[in-house]
Amino acid sequence: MFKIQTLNNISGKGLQRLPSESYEVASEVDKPDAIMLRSFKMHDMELPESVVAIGRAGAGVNNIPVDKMSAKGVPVFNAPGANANAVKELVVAGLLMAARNITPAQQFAAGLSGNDDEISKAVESGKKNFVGYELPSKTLGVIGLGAIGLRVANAALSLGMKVVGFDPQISVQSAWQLDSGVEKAVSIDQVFTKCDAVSVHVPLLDATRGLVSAQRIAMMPKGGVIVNLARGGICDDDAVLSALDTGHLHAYVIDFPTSKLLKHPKVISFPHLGASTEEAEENCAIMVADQVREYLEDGTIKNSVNFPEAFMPRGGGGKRITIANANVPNMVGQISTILATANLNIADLLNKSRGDIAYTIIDVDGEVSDDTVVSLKGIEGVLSLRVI
Ligand SMILES: NC(=O)C1=CN([C@@H]2O[C@H](COP(=O)(O)OP(=O)(O)OC[C@H]3O[C@@H](n4cnc5c(N)ncnc54)[C@H](O)[C@@H]3O)[C@@H](O)[C@H]2O)C=CC1
Ligand SMILES: O=C(O)C(=O)COP(=O)(O)O
Repeated sequence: MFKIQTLNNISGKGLQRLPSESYEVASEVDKPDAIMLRSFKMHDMELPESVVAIGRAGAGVNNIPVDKMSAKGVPVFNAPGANANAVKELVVAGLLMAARNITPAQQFAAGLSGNDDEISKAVESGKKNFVGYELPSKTLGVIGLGAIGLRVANAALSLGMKVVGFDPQISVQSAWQLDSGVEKAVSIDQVFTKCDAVSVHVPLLDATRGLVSAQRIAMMPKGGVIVNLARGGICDDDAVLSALDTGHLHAYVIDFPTSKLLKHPKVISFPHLGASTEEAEENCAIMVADQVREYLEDGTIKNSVNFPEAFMPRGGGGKRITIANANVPNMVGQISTILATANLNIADLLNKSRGDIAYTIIDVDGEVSDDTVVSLKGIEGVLSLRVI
């Protein structure tokens, strides 16, 4: 029986992928094998020693101490692209809300009173205060052309906007999917210089913290819009607020409001709603439940943010040993020597690496004794080991 602890609400469609005969899934579990979560902040959490995998039913992993997990040999899985369409749609909504002054206009309409004739008169005289602009007259800058950014860029083009994109590490897959009409900027500064609206779709990292700065906002034409559905911290909120006050910026669309931002009439705040659609929640939960299950049952790795991809079909009737270790020379040599000493024949072996971590799957003909496990764990550099 595998035990999974959930730290957030995970869509039932995903949890159904974990059959109840072999999985116990609950928010309170003693000695869980794996953790599934969404935005729960794990940084201050005491991680049970029993945990061998973390599944983030979403894209961003800044709420998870990934480096700490790597040091323990614990893979962290996420669900790349599974909620990208949901976020893209909310970005489009935000761009339109800003362009057509929808929030103040809606508040004005909702606040009207009187009989129908009076309301009609107030509507016709009041609407001049909410005159907006159309999207094709504007250029959108998209910073980060991953699963979300590329969809935002393509959608904006199809709405008639000009689009400038920037992502020096764009993946081959994203490059294939990006509309050729998206102009490629040579620097982030160029995006701000050229664009009336800028939408950020990068992870929160040291390198992206404060990326939307006072200097860069100043490079934008007057009346600009910033959209941040990525993470709080990527924009310098104080700089944004002062640019809203001077009228240099027209609106700030944010999915991570703070007390300061909430009070400002030109801030369009959402309650971290980007991925909150039934479809996205299901997609993320299914993807991550499948990945965690495959890891628990077979030790295979798909869509981990800290481990290499590793797939080896299971053959024969023996045991599978999986080992995460420091990516240094002679690890496989030491492992095979111990297996040979234990008279265990290696039926199949896969060794993959990513950065500082190497991961080895070994199918052996026969049982693995406790002594062999102790010897393997004793190799300097071994971070974690499982016999499945
Ligand atoms: N509001 C919400 O509910 C959601 C927010 N997000 C946020 O959006 C972020 C992006 O999500 P995805 O597009 O799915 O991730 P992704 O990993 O597919 O794309 C991120 C892209 O950013 C690029 N990038 C990284 N640093 C950069 C930099 N300094 N300048 C330009 N490009 C840079 C990468 O090369 C990559 O192509 C997530 O990390 C998360 O923080 C994601 C999903 C939902
Ligand atoms: O996938 C992401 O990065 C998100 O921000 C979505 O967060 P959530 O799963 O809705 O708590």
